[in-house]
Amino acid sequence: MATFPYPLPRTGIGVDVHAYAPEDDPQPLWLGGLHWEGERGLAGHSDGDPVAHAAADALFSAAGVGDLGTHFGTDRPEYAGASGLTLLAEAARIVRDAGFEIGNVAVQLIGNRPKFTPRRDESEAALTQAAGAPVSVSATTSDRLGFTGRGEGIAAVATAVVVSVRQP
Ligand SMILES: Nc1ccn([C@@H]2O[C@H](COP(=O)(O)O)[C@@H](O)[C@H]2O)c(=O)n1
Ligand SMILES: C[C@@]1(CO)OP(=O)(O)OP(=O)(O)OC[C@H]1O
Repeated sequence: MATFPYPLPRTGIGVDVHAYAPEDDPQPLWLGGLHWEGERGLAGHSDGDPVAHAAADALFSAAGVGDLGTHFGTDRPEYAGASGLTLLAEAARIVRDAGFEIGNVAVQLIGNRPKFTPRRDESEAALTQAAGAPVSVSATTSDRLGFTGRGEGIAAVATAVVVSVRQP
Protein backbone atom coordinates (compact mmCIF):
# COMPACT_ATOMS: atom_id res chain seq x y z
CA MET A 1 0.00 0.00 0.00
CA ALA A 2 1.32 3.47 -0.92
CA THR A 3 2.38 5.76 1.91
CA PHE A 4 1.89 9.52 1.94
CA PRO A 5 3.63 12.24 3.98
CA TYR A 6 0.21 13.46 5.14
CA PRO A 7 -2.90 11.66 6.42
CA LEU A 8 -5.62 10.88 3.89
CA PRO A 9 -9.29 11.10 4.84
CA ARG A 10 -11.09 7.82 5.46
CA THR A 11 -14.77 7.36 4.69
CA GLY A 12 -17.19 5.09 6.51
CA ILE A 13 -20.73 3.85 6.00
CA GLY A 14 -23.50 2.86 8.41
CA VAL A 15 -26.99 1.52 7.88
CA ASP A 16 -29.61 0.93 10.55
CA VAL A 17 -33.22 -0.22 10.48
CA HIS A 18 -35.78 -0.45 13.28
CA ALA A 19 -39.26 -1.89 13.01
CA TYR A 20 -42.19 -0.17 14.68
CA ALA A 21 -42.91 -1.50 18.16
CA PRO A 22 -45.95 -3.78 18.32
CA GLU A 23 -49.25 -2.12 19.18
CA ASP A 24 -49.51 -4.10 22.44
CA ASP A 25 -46.10 -2.74 23.55
CA PRO A 26 -46.12 0.91 22.44
CA GLN A 27 -42.86 2.87 22.67
CA PRO A 28 -41.98 6.55 22.35
CA LEU A 29 -40.41 7.53 19.02
CA TRP A 30 -36.81 8.67 19.23
CA LEU A 31 -35.40 9.79 15.89
CA GLY A 32 -32.38 11.97 15.13
CA GLY A 33 -31.80 12.44 18.85
CA LEU A 34 -35.27 13.95 19.34
CA HIS A 35 -38.47 12.69 20.96
CA TRP A 36 -41.43 12.84 18.56
CA GLU A 37 -44.57 13.31 20.62
CA GLY A 38 -47.61 11.45 19.31
CA GLU A 39 -45.65 9.37 16.75
CA ARG A 40 -45.52 5.57 16.88
CA GLY A 41 -42.22 4.40 18.38
CA LEU A 42 -39.67 1.89 17.11
CA ALA A 43 -38.61 -1.39 18.71
CA GLY A 44 -35.04 -1.76 19.94
CA HIS A 45 -32.77 -2.81 22.78
CA SER A 46 -31.74 0.84 23.17
CA ASP A 47 -34.05 3.77 22.29
CA GLY A 48 -34.11 2.42 18.70
CA ASP A 49 -32.99 5.65 17.01
CA PRO A 50 -31.83 4.56 13.51
CA VAL A 51 -30.43 8.00 12.62
CA ALA A 52 -28.10 8.14 15.64
CA HIS A 53 -27.17 4.46 15.23
CA ALA A 54 -26.33 4.80 11.53
CA ALA A 55 -24.19 7.85 12.36
CA ALA A 56 -22.31 5.91 15.07
CA ASP A 57 -21.80 2.93 12.75
CA ALA A 58 -20.42 5.21 10.00
CA LEU A 59 -17.87 6.59 12.48
CA PHE A 60 -16.76 3.09 13.52
CA SER A 61 -16.55 2.10 9.85
CA ALA A 62 -14.45 5.15 8.92
CA ALA A 63 -11.99 4.50 11.73
CA GLY A 64 -11.94 0.74 11.09
CA VAL A 65 -12.78 -0.07 14.69
CA GLY A 66 -15.65 -2.51 14.25
CA ASP A 67 -19.32 -1.65 14.41
CA LEU A 68 -22.26 -0.97 16.69
CA GLY A 69 -22.51 -4.59 17.81
CA THR A 70 -18.79 -4.66 18.65
CA HIS A 71 -19.11 -1.76 21.08
CA PHE A 72 -22.76 -1.71 22.21
CA GLY A 73 -24.02 -5.27 21.78
CA THR A 74 -27.54 -6.20 22.86
CA ASP A 75 -25.90 -8.50 25.43
CA ARG A 76 -24.78 -5.35 27.31
CA PRO A 77 -27.49 -4.50 29.88
CA GLU A 78 -26.07 -0.99 30.39
CA TYR A 79 -27.23 -0.09 26.88
CA ALA A 80 -30.84 -1.20 27.39
CA GLY A 81 -32.94 1.89 26.67
CA ALA A 82 -29.80 3.96 25.98
CA SER A 83 -30.22 7.25 24.14
CA GLY A 84 -28.96 7.34 20.56
CA LEU A 85 -27.20 10.58 21.47
CA THR A 86 -25.31 8.78 24.25
CA LEU A 87 -24.27 6.02 21.83
CA LEU A 88 -23.17 8.57 19.22
CA ALA A 89 -21.13 10.52 21.79
CA GLU A 90 -19.51 7.29 22.98
CA ALA A 91 -18.76 6.25 19.37
CA ALA A 92 -17.08 9.63 18.73
CA ARG A 93 -15.00 9.19 21.89
CA ILE A 94 -13.88 5.70 20.81
CA VAL A 95 -12.94 6.96 17.33
CA ARG A 96 -10.94 9.87 18.80
CA ASP A 97 -9.23 7.53 21.27
CA ALA A 98 -8.22 5.40 18.26
CA GLY A 99 -6.34 8.42 16.86
CA PHE A 100 -8.80 10.06 14.50
CA GLU A 101 -10.50 13.44 14.21
CA ILE A 102 -13.97 13.56 12.71
CA GLY A 103 -14.59 15.63 9.57
CA ASN A 104 -18.35 15.25 9.31
CA VAL A 105 -21.20 12.75 9.36
CA ALA A 106 -24.09 12.82 6.84
CA VAL A 107 -27.24 10.81 7.53
CA GLN A 108 -30.35 10.19 5.46
CA LEU A 109 -33.45 8.70 7.04
CA ILE A 110 -35.88 6.73 4.90
CA GLY A 111 -39.46 6.64 6.11
CA ASN A 112 -42.97 7.96 5.62
CA ARG A 113 -43.31 9.54 9.04
CA PRO A 114 -42.61 11.74 10.85
CA LYS A 115 -42.18 14.68 8.49
CA PHE A 116 -38.59 15.37 9.44
CA THR A 117 -37.74 18.64 7.73
CA PRO A 118 -39.51 20.96 10.21
CA ARG A 119 -37.21 19.69 13.00
CA ARG A 120 -34.04 19.20 10.94
CA ASP A 121 -32.12 22.08 12.58
CA GLU A 122 -33.01 20.87 16.08
CA SER A 123 -31.93 17.31 15.26
CA GLU A 124 -28.70 18.37 13.57
CA ALA A 125 -27.82 20.53 16.57
CA ALA A 126 -28.38 17.65 19.01
CA LEU A 127 -26.41 15.15 16.90
CA THR A 128 -23.60 17.64 16.21
CA GLN A 129 -23.22 18.31 19.91
CA ALA A 130 -23.11 14.58 20.65
CA ALA A 131 -20.51 13.82 17.96
CA GLY A 132 -18.45 16.98 18.53
CA ALA A 133 -18.39 17.38 14.73
CA PRO A 134 -20.90 18.47 12.07
CA VAL A 135 -23.78 16.03 11.54
CA SER A 136 -26.28 16.73 8.75
CA VAL A 137 -29.57 14.87 8.30
CA SER A 138 -31.76 14.59 5.21
CA ALA A 139 -34.94 12.59 4.77
CA THR A 140 -36.75 10.78 2.01
CA THR A 141 -39.66 8.42 1.56
CA SER A 142 -39.21 5.28 -0.55
CA ASP A 143 -42.18 6.25 -2.71
CA ARG A 144 -44.44 3.76 -0.85
CA LEU A 145 -42.14 0.86 -1.85
CA GLY A 146 -40.53 -1.71 0.44
CA PHE A 147 -40.76 -1.98 4.22
CA THR A 148 -40.37 1.74 4.79
CA GLY A 149 -43.01 2.44 2.16
CA ARG A 150 -45.41 -0.02 3.81
CA GLY A 151 -44.83 1.80 7.10
CA GLU A 152 -43.24 -1.20 8.84
CA GLY A 153 -40.23 0.71 10.13
CA ILE A 154 -37.68 3.45 9.56
CA ALA A 155 -34.22 3.09 8.00
CA ALA A 156 -31.19 5.36 7.96
CA VAL A 157 -27.94 5.37 6.02
CA ALA A 158 -24.92 7.43 6.99
CA THR A 159 -21.45 8.30 5.77
CA ALA A 160 -18.60 9.73 7.80
CA VAL A 161 -15.15 11.16 7.13
CA VAL A 162 -12.31 10.85 9.63
CA VAL A 163 -8.62 11.76 9.45
CA SER A 164 -5.78 10.22 11.42
CA VAL A 165 -4.16 12.70 13.78
CA ARG A 166 -1.34 10.32 14.71
CA GLN A 167 2.15 10.89 13.24
CA PRO A 168 2.76 8.53 10.26
N1 LIG B 1 -39.93 11.40 6.54
C1 LIG B 1 -39.69 12.39 5.63
C2 LIG B 1 -39.56 12.12 4.27
C3 LIG B 1 -39.34 13.17 3.40
N2 LIG B 1 -39.23 14.43 3.87
C4 LIG B 1 -39.01 15.58 2.95
O1 LIG B 1 -39.84 15.46 1.80
C5 LIG B 1 -39.05 15.55 0.61
C6 LIG B 1 -39.64 14.72 -0.50
O2 LIG B 1 -39.53 13.33 -0.18
P1 LIG B 1 -39.75 12.25 -1.33
O3 LIG B 1 -39.46 10.92 -0.74
O4 LIG B 1 -41.17 12.39 -1.75
O5 LIG B 1 -38.80 12.59 -2.43
C7 LIG B 1 -37.64 15.15 1.04
O6 LIG B 1 -36.64 15.67 0.20
C8 LIG B 1 -37.60 15.74 2.43
O7 LIG B 1 -37.29 17.10 2.37
C9 LIG B 1 -39.33 14.66 5.22
O8 LIG B 1 -39.22 15.81 5.69
N3 LIG B 1 -39.56 13.64 6.07
C1 LIG C 1 -27.79 -0.28 19.98
C2 LIG C 1 -28.02 -1.71 20.38
C3 LIG C 1 -27.54 -1.91 21.82
O1 LIG C 1 -28.41 -1.34 22.75
O2 LIG C 1 -29.37 -2.12 20.33
P1 LIG C 1 -30.63 -1.66 19.40
O3 LIG C 1 -31.34 -0.51 20.01
O4 LIG C 1 -31.47 -2.86 19.15
O5 LIG C 1 -30.05 -1.09 18.05
P2 LIG C 1 -29.37 -1.76 16.78
O6 LIG C 1 -29.29 -0.71 15.75
O7 LIG C 1 -30.08 -3.01 16.36
O8 LIG C 1 -27.85 -2.03 17.25
C4 LIG C 1 -27.54 -3.04 18.16
C5 LIG C 1 -27.14 -2.70 19.56
O9 LIG C 1 -25.79 -2.35 19.54
